[in-house]
Amino acid sequence: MLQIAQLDKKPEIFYSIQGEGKSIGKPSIFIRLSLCNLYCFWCDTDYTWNWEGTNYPHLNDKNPNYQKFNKADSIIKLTEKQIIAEIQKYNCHRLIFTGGEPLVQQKKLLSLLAQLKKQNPQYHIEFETNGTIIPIPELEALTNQYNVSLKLENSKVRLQERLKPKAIHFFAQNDKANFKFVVDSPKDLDEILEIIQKYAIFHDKVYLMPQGTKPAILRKKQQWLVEICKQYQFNYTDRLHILIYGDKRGI
Ligand SMILES: Nc1nc2[nH]cc(C(=O)O)c2c(=O)[nH]1
Ligand code: SF4
Ligand SMILES: [Mg+2]
Repeated sequence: MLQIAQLDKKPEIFYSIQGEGKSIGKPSIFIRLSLCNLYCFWCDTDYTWNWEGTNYPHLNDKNPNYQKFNKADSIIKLTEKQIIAEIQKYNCHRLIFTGGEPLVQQKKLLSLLAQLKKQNPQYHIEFETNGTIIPIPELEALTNQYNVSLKLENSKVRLQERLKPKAIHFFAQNDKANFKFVVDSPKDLDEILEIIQKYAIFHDKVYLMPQGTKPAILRKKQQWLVEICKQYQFNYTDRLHILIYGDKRGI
């Protein structure tokens, strides 16, 4: 059984376009797994980890209507067979496993991925990961792309938890990995430069993305972020699904 994020009593498995990063614009099926090993301040999928009774601060705490999530109500447990049936509703070969942090459940994902690839070797399997967990060899063999989003100080996650040197080395040396940084303000640049120098990550593998869940905020941050990308030859990535569909789930 895999723990999938629950949206209106249904699993959050949906067909959209990849809204961020290297594969932006490509039609893709998203499988949103619940659970995360971090607790980013601005996380836009906090319904996968910010459970009632925990004391992690969140950007939305200032909103009087914001409440932490009931864990049981936020998760739906599905068998591999049920997940395959959801995926097969759509005529698409690009699968994006996201979360939360999907590698928290990597052992349980193995047999699902193996069955999918056996049914159709054309499936392209992408992970959206925070880069703190090293994929096990069996999972690595079934994966086509890692979109690694290392967390910066702006996440308010403790340094020792968000940057795991062995895991970063694994992804830095893996040709299937690219690096997507969530940038909140221009001062985040120093940290990004320090990380990519330390782990010898080429600039053309780096994507800088504005932090925000509202089109107006993204547009404002675009202005200076694009100039930083031009200056350092990083890739700029927007959050296309938000610009197209707005701040919603399942898009
Ligand atoms: N369309 C779309 N693209 C995405 N790329 C990464 C996403 C994520 O939440 O991990 C995401 C998402 O939630 N929707
Ligand atoms: S790692 Fe991703 S899912 Fe986990 S708290 Fe941070 S932004 Fe949210
Ligand atoms: Mg998202």
